Order: sequence, then structure tokens, then C-alpha cells
Amino acid sequence: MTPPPAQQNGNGAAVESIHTPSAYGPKYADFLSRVDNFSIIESTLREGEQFANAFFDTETKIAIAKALDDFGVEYIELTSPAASEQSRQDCEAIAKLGLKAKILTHVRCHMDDARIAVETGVDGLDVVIGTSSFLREFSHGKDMTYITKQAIEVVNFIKSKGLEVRFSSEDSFRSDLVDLLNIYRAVDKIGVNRVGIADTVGCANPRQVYELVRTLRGVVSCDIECHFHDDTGCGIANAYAALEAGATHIDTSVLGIGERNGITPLGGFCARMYVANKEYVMGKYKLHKLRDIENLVADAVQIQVPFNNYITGYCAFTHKAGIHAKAILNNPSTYEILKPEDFGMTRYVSIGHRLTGWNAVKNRVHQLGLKLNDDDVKAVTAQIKELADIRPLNIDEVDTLLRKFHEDKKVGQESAAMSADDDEPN
Ligand SMILES: CC(=O)SCCNC(=O)CCNC(=O)[C@H](O)C(C)(C)COP(=O)(O)OP(=O)(O)OC[C@H]1O[C@@H](n2cnc3c(N)ncnc32)[C@H](O)[C@@H]1OP(=O)(O)O
Ligand SMILES: O=C(O)CCC(=O)C(=O)O
Ligand SMILES: [Zn+2]
Repeated sequence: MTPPPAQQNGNGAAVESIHTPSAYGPKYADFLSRVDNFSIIESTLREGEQFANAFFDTETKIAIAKALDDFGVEYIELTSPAASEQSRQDCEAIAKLGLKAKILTHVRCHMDDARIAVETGVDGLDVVIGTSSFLREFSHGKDMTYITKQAIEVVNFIKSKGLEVRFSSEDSFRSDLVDLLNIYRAVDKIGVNRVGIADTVGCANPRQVYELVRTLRGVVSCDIECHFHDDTGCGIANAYAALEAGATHIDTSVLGIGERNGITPLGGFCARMYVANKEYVMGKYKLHKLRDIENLVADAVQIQVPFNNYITGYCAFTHKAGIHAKAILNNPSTYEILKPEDFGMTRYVSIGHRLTGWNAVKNRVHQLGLKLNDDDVKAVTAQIKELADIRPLNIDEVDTLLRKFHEDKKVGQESAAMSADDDEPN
């Protein structure tokens, strides 16, 4: 059951939509905020390949790349060509597709990886190295002086090939702030296109993100990319806080797939940004294609789209409780911040359960073209509740009940009319 969005409230008065561009955007003008002007670096084909179930053959990678390009993401990031021979060939194949999105590949901060990557035909390289004491000690074993020297060599090399280059510190939030600012300053000085902050372990909260990005914004003049893992559920909120503080690029993956439980999901990020500035987001991205892209990726990695997924989860636009249903039917903005039709989705008001109310049932009665007055609808609602106290009813069962109630009423009226005729004196 998908009632049309009401344009009027219950009294017939015009309702002002709350879906205005920035009703839930920044409250005051902030000249550094990039909430209204950001780019997505879509990393399903890099971070997403690090998801436990992921194996993308070339054909699947191409299908995902084309779908993301059509959706409108600005960048598509691919697994390092140093990972395997097939990964290298896939970089070449996707770089050759001539997509609108820029194609990046993601490499360690090492000349060997950079040399392989620049030959693949991609538009740019995302270079990364761990800067936290954990990673310096237990991953690559290099100190900050070595890392800085290596970063400058690799960035200069990539620039000399005319490619876009980003330098990122892995595990940024557990790195020393002075170390971080020093290395970012050094690569900014030699003309890196972007620096990246990565919450590799998902430990950061929005306030910490805001503070680090805001500090960095005052130190470098290049763009700032951010990458947030979702281990503690802050992936989307952190991305938003980063943009508020002046970050320019956000990493996403479809359904959030990535190492462990993944990163900022593309769909959830779009939902958040739509609420901040609907016109901007709808102007850039084909939001109605989200569901197809998610299904494509879910099939490829053999998972179901979660029931509570942002926008496309099966109950994302289902309203159940009677109080909600009544208000939604009068004006969807009462309980919806996202308009389902903007995402190619439909609203559903569920009535076959004991939390329903007569207003929701009345709406169904009208949809079925049945003529029942308010007292009738209240009576049949009581019947639905009584039955639904035993088990929920599906919509066919509800419809059968409503039709039977209507039929019984008609029969009752007809027999009453006939006996009235019989009683009339001849
Ligand atoms: C947080 C992230 O998600 S970062 C991106 C992660 N992506 C990947 O790992 C891509 C897939 N990886 C691979 O295919 C492989 O790990 C390769 C090809 C990159 C390296 O493989 P191997 O040479 O067999 O090394 P292995 O994976 O065991 O260890 C990582 C090596 O990279 C080094 N390293 C780790 N991070 C970096 C870095 N950012 N920059 C330079 N070197 C690094 C480590 O010191 C280690 O070197 P070692 O061979 O001297 O021990
Ligand atoms: O390159 C980056 O910025 C991020 C790398 C990564 O996946 C991470 O640190 O979690
Ligand atoms: Zn990551």
C-alpha cells in the first residue's frame, strides 16, 4: 500500500515541506565548511575488495565501475596493481573504459609500487603509509624521518608522470599530531593534490574528527580526503564532521564493505548529505540508482542488503504504529526526513498488526474503494486488532476482512430495507 504523499494537513491547510535545501545543514555560515561542495572517492573496488567475502573478477569490477560512474561519483579507487598480476590488468582495463569518474589506484608509499601503478593508465595514485606508533613498530618498521623522505620521493615521482597524487597517513587518529602536521606540511609544500586522514581502526568520534581536520585545514593548502572505518558506528557521522571542518573528499564503499565491518557506506553518506543539502546531492548523484548498485555489489559478494540499510533496507520507508501512520498519511514529512520517491523507493503503511489505528485502516478502505463510515472503520479496526493479537495479518488477509465487513454491512442494509418494505402497510 503506497498512499500518495499528502500535500495538505488534516485540516486541508497547505503544509510547508521540511525538505528544504538546508533545513538540517549547517545552522550558520561557515566559510570552511564543505558540506555543500565535496567529492566522493568510491572505494568499493579497493577497500571493498578487502571485505571478507569479496572476490571481484574483471567483468564484475567493470560492471561495478560503470554503475558507480553512472551514479555520478567523482572518483573510483582500485586495488593496488602490486597486489597481483590480475589486479594490475584490471587497473589497466578500468582506466581504459573512458569513464567520467577519475580512476585512482591505492599503493603503499614505496617506489616499487608507484612505478607499477603509474604505468597502468590511471588518473592518479592514492599513496598511504602508517604513521601511528603501532604501525611504525609492527607494520613497516620505519621512523618519521624515513617516512617523510620516502613520501617526498614517491610524491615527486608521481607528479613527474603528470598524475594526480594523494598522500595519506594510515591510522591518523593514533598518530602523534606534530608528526602528522609535519609530514602533511612537507608533501603540501611539494604540490601534492590531496592529503588524507584515515581512521583505520574506527576509533575516532565526530568531535575528534572535526578538531583534526580543522587543525589540518589551517596547515595545508591542498585538498583533504578522509577515510573512516565503522567499527564503532561513526563512519557516516565522522564523514559529515570532516566536511563541516573543511575536508573536501570522502571515501565510501557500496554497503560500506571493507576490512572488518567496513567504512562509510555510499548510501548512508548520500542520505546524510541529502538531508544537509538536497538540491546539491540530487544534482550530482543519480540517487534512484542506489538500489541497483547495492544489489549488484551484494550479489557479487554474496550478502543480503541489511533490513535496516539506509534508504534501501526493506523497511526504510515502512510506517507501522497507528500514531505514525495517521500523521504520515496527512503529511509524510511528519515522520520522514528522506523522500522515498527521490531514491526511487516507495512508502508503505503497514496495517495488519495490533499497533494499527483506524486512520491507517480508513486509508486502506478508501484505496479499496469500499464505502464505510468512521464508526464502521473503527469497528473493523477492532476486529483487525483482535485477530492480530494472535498473529500479524498479511495485507491479503486484511483486505479480505475489510471486504467481508463491507459486504456484511451491505447485506445488513439490504435486508433492513427489505423488512422495512415488508412492514409498510399495503
Ligand atoms: C589500511 C589499508 O587498508 S592499507 C591497504 C591495504 N591493501 C593491501 O594490503 C593490498 C593488498 N596487499 C597485497 O597484495 C600485499 O600485502 C602486498 C603486495 C602489498 C605486499 O605483499 P608482501 O610483499 O608479500 O608483504 P606483506 O603483505 O606480507 O607485508 C606488507 C609489507 O609491506 C610493508 N608496508 C606496509 N605498509 C606499507 C606502506 N604503507 N608503505 C610501504 N611499505 C609498507 C611492510 O613492511 C611489509 O614489508 P616486508 O615485506 O618488508 O615485511
Ligand atoms: O589510504 C587511506 O587513506 C586509507 C587506507 C585505509 O584503508 C585505512 O587506513 O583504513
Ligand atoms: Zn580502510
